[in-house]
Amino acid sequence: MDLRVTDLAVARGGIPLLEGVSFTLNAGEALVLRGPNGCGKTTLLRAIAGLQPALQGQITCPPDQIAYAAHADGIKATLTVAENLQFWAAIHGHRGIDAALQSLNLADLADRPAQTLSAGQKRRLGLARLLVTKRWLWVLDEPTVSLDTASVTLFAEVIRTHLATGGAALIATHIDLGLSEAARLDLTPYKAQMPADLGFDDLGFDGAFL
Ligand SMILES: Nc1ncnc2c1ncn2[C@@H]1O[C@H](COP(=O)(O)OP(=O)(O)OP(=O)(O)O)[C@@H](O)[C@H]1O
Repeated sequence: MDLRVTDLAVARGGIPLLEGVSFTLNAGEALVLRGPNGCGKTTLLRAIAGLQPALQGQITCPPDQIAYAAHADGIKATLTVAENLQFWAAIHGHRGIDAALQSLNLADLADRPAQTLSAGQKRRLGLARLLVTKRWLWVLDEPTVSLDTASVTLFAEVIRTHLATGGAALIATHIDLGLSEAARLDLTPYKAQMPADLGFDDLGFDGAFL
């Protein structure tokens, strides 16, 4: 199994952001996407996860092979931690959440309503969801937001285990996860050229407020 992205171009809000992005991700590999705020990392991940169309290019991995962890945790506030994981496992046709609880250090919080968790605990729950989907490719958008140092290290180990068992991970992050084995792709050189007739000289404005 692999993800092959070929000559991908993406836009958001009608503005072209990235073009000519190509890479391959094989089983057992991680790729970290870098680039300044607003360059289009989230947009690229959304396109790969099948949440929005690409302007052009090919993506080989079907969305049903992908577990996408977005900025929002997608937690159901009134369910407990265990019930949230059971819900997600059932949606993906699986049972058993113990490994996910243990891996993200959530066992002691299993019976707590999710709405009572701290931000970092919620984030760990959102990331534990990845494990119960049993999907091959994890697409992770700033997965470590709200995590303390120990939890970042813990999550890096979770990713490592996923890779060691034939999974793959595509990660947009501004911080160093400590995954020295991961490849890196800086998206800065793939910034889309603005069509001349829009009158922009950058992603900013060209005097529209004057
Ligand atoms: N819903 C939206 N409608 C219109 N434009 C949007 C929308 N969401 C994001 N954008 C714009 O699209 C551009 C790319 O956003 P995106 O979130 O993909 O960047 P990013 O590289 O992930 O940024 P960051 O590092 O800040 O997370 C930005 O200029 C942003 O303002």
